[in-house]
Amino acid sequence: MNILEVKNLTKRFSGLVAVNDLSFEVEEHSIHALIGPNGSGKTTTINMIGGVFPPSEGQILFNGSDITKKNTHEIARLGLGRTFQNIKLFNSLTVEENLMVGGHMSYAKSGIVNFFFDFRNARREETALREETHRVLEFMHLEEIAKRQVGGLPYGMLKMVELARTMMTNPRLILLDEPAAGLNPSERRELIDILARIYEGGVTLFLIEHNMDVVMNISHVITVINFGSKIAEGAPVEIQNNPEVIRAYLGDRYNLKA
Ligand SMILES: Nc1ncnc2c1ncn2[C@@H]1O[C@H](COP(=O)(O)OP(=O)(O)OP(=O)(O)O)[C@@H](O)[C@H]1O
Repeated sequence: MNILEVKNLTKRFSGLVAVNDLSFEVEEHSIHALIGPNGSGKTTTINMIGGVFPPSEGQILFNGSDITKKNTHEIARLGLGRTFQNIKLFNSLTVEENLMVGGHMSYAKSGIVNFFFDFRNARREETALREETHRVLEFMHLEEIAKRQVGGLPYGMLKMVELARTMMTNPRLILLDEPAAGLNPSERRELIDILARIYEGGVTLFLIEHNMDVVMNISHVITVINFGSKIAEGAPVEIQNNPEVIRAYLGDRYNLKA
């Protein structure tokens, strides 16, 4: 079953066609990468899927429902999580508090009015939120820094905290925008390990990534775009040997026949 279907997506910014009639499907419980040269339309594509802005043309289905015109909050509530190229965390809050804010959307259903009129219900939700926060902190190996203020943390850790916060919304699909960018080799290994564990937990992952070691290591399917259009799609070994992909993006480094 496809958890995500992107159909004939086009995005124009004034005169520029950033994404051009792009179609692809993401199978449920897979790791799917979108790669391509700088400026080829990857971020624009992920922004349309996540509801940052609507496409000029085309349709996006998530779990069979049309999400083409939904905003970021509506899409997140349906179970589509997201991390950003520029990390978006609350610097003055601790790691634990950032996760609780992230989870608040899916857990605190009683709202502020009910909080006063149905204190017991609000207490139950608060307890569930705390339990989930601890479960995610443990899963992501972040318990040791739970009480640290986010503002003082190194970049690699911030990326892990951002991913943990996304996990708090209990997503079925996570869109990852360059998860390995700025990480050192040991942080990259840790990232590969954590993404594999998230996938094994039943979550589908869709990532944009320039680090080909990461992409080739974890992806089941890779879609390649150039100038906003799809030029290839397949398993890593097929992509590494595709002459058009080598010419447009990979160069010879990843050509197994080279
Ligand atoms: N808000 C915008 N207004 C105008 N042009 C834009 C806007 N966002 C992106 N573009 C243009 O659309 C094209 C695709 O950009 P996009 O950021 O999607 O590419 P990308 O593949 O993500 O690149 P990179 O790998 O460098 O992040 C580029 O030519 C870019 O300059």
